[in-house]
Amino acid sequence: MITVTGASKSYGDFAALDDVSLEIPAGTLTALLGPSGSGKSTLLRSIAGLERLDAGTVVIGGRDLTAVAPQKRGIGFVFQHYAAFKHMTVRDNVAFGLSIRKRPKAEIARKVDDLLEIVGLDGFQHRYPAQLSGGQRQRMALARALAVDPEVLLLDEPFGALDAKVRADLRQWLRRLHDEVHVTTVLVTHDQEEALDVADRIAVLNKGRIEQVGDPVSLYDSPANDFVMSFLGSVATLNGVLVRPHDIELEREASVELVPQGHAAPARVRARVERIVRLGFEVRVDLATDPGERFAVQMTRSQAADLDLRVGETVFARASRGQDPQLVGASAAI
Ligand SMILES: Nc1ncnc2c1ncn2[C@@H]1O[C@H](COP(=O)(O)OP(=O)(O)OP(=O)(O)O)[C@@H](O)[C@H]1O
Repeated sequence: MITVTGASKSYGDFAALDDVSLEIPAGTLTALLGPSGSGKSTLLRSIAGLERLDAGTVVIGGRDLTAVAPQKRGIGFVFQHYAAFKHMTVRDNVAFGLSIRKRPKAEIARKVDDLLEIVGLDGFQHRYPAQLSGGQRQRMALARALAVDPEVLLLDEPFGALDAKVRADLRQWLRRLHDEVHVTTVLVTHDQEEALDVADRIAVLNKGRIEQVGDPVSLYDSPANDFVMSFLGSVATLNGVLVRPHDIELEREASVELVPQGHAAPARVRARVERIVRLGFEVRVDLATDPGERFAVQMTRSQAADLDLRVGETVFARASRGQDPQLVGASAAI
């Protein structure tokens, strides 16, 4: 378990971290997610001891490490641009931490072989870093960080410099690696898809503070506020309320619905179909209201086929779930 309590860090009069408290359970893969400048790296570097906090504590596995040097914290760290030793082979790079700890040669050889297999680089041990792809280099960096059996693995946008396809592959790979190795891992990312895809838990940061912590499903389905909702996926504004594009239903007619006494009828918004876009198996319908408010609705191809919408026609949109408690109450009562 990593426990950060009351962490604050300022650069001049700018507060990069403002009284942040966070618990990271042992064995989890936790993502620190937020826009650029929200303080993710500062928090990660503070856990690593690479940044000195103005106030607050960092406790890992029950030990208060706030004043302990980075190399004595039992952490492995991987940066976006990993600085490999260029003159050393992949094997020697991975073995580095074990060699300087003077571990027996046979133990080093066995461990490095195991790690290279885990990260999918067996067969590459005699290459030099310049002879690896960007993705392979980052995997080597992970193997090197894991070699010394860290209590905690800290990853700062480790796939940030790679192209989208390689990134997507590597995050699947990281998830599988984590399921195999189980080391408590903290991943900094500004990519909500990456966080939702790999993490057990996500802490959303904004302006040096934590907005919400939770598992991906609860954050996506029950965001604590508009910032978290917008940051975790696309949103539409319907009658001034934020709604996910696939949580909006379209109807041809403004149907009359049974509403329990004392509840207002759920709001429907009249809108014109501006554009219908096929995105693989999904369909996005772009709409505009009379006052000129634009929003998009996402649906499956079969829903779109059932509706058989035409550009230019008028439809009625309403939130189908979640965002309007009166609406939820009404549908539950029917
Ligand atoms: N050494 C420094 N000196 C001055 N300001 C700094 C320093 N390090 C970070 N900052 C500022 O602190 C804020 C938080 O930086 P941090 O790197 O933690 O953000 P981040 O969320 O990781 O962003 P990014 O995704 O862009 O890396 C930023 O506004 C940054 O400019």
